[in-house]
Amino acid sequence: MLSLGFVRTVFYNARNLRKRASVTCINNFRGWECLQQAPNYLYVYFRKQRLCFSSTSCVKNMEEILTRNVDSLPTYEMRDKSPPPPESSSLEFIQFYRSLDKSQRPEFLFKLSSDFGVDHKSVAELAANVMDSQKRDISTVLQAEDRLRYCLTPRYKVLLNHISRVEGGVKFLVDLKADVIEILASKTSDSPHIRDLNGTLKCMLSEWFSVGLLSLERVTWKSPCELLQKISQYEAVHPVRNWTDIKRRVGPYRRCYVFTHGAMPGEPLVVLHVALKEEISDNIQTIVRGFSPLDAVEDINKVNAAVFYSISSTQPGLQGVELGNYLIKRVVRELQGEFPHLNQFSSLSPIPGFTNWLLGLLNEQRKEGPSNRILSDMEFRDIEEITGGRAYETMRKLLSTNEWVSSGRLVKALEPVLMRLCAWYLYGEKHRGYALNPVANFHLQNGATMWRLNWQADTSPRGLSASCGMMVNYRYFLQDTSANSGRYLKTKEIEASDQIRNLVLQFQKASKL
Ligand SMILES: CC(=O)SCCNC(=O)CCNC(=O)[C@H](O)C(C)(C)COP(=O)(O)OP(=O)(O)OC[C@H]1O[C@@H](n2cnc3c(N)ncnc32)[C@H](O)[C@@H]1OP(=O)(O)O
Repeated sequence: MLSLGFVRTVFYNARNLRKRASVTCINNFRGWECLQQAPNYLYVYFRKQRLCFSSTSCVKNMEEILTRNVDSLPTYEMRDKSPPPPESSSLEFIQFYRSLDKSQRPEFLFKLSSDFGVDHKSVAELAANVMDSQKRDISTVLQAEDRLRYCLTPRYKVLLNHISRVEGGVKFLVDLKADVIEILASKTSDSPHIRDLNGTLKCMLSEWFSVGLLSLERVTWKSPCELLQKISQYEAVHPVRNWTDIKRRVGPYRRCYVFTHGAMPGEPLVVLHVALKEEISDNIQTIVRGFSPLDAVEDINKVNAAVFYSISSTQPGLQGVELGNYLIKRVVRELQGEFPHLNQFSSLSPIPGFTNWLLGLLNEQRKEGPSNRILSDMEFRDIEEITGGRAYETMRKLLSTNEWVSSGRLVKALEPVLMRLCAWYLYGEKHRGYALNPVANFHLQNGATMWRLNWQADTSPRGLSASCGMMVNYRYFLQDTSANSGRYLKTKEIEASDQIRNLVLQFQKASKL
């Protein structure tokens, strides 16, 4: 708890705060007039600026730890010859960081990244040397460029490299990256130094977790119990209810694959669940509820399609390393080896966010009055006649409670409406020009085709609440994925089937978009 004296010091000295030894201003934020207090921290909003303070002892500790453990960047001449710091430095850094309260970590990472990063003065001098060297011979130019390249190495990167070599060090860095992602996503800090730290960590982790260094493992009922337990815990798409559930998901006509890494033994990094079917599934209940006897022998003639029905990354710190994409491509090759005739590969994917997006649209209708962006005149009348209420009001209420599925007439009346709205949500709604829906964006980045929208594909409460029960197949036409991915990433063009395009056209006609 901070003493009243500390609070008084802060308030009455806010103006010349930086000169005061008694408190340390950590970060400036834009914010409203209010006072927040976290353990060891005081957030003061001063002239629309939020100043975050911590008691000096904590800050002193951080500075001592950083000064003692973050070695200076070796000179260019000694870059390959300088002895590594003692392992104790890495262990002390890891231990100190883990001892920090979550609310203290932004400050620590801010200090690490801003005070122990790149020596900007030297960079400027060496950049001038590179410019001067342009008139000289090529070896002089290359030498000057190499010196500059080396000088752009943040000082803390030397420590991070050494940490990666101690036991558990890579896992520590993956978790550190997760903290940095969270700090940036939650806007706890908008420091450019922390963004730079994020980029440095992403480069390091992308190298260490490149597909050549990952091991593909098929999970079966004979796999270690701990691994099966982790698979169940990490399942982020269709929650595993019990051991019987997970036994079915690794049983006949099912495959479960994970990527693992030698530096994080026993830790599945990303998990892919596959159903082997006669044709591409349009319903998830037939996969997670339907199953063969556990001792059934697989009939190869019944395996014509591989349906990816769940893919989950387990390490938030590896976000952006694209493990899911690598795993799907690797599993396709694995299945082609096991079933040479197999040529249909598709996901059966959830559509998180559609229902909420639609409810937002209905709210707009309520405020701006029906501009018929949603219902045709006939649909409007049908819904009012079936429900006995005002169409948009009733739709909003019934969709937010999932009650609409209990009326067969309403389900029939809403099918064309919801199917075309959902097709538009997936194909037309964008975020920075890419698909708004993150799952769509993931598969489209991988080069999949938005292939089929499925009505009543997930009738669980979860499926109804997320996307009014609809699911979508992203089809992997192997010969097209590379070109599709390149086009999507470069021109943001979505590869879609005729079914999807026709539904989008129907939406555009109905909404006069
Ligand atoms: C069969 C299926 O389609 S299941 C549905 C997909 N799985 C899920 O939604 C579970 C939660 N999500 C995850 O586990 C991961 O985000 C994955 C597996 C989808 C992707 O992880 P990675 O392969 O590591 O990819 P990466 O982190 O680089 O993200 C790639 C894209 O995935 C999408 N994505 C990222 N985070 C999420 C998330 N939490 N949920 C869904 N999609 C996400 C984004 O579109 C992202 O693109 P962006 O980085 O340009 O925003």
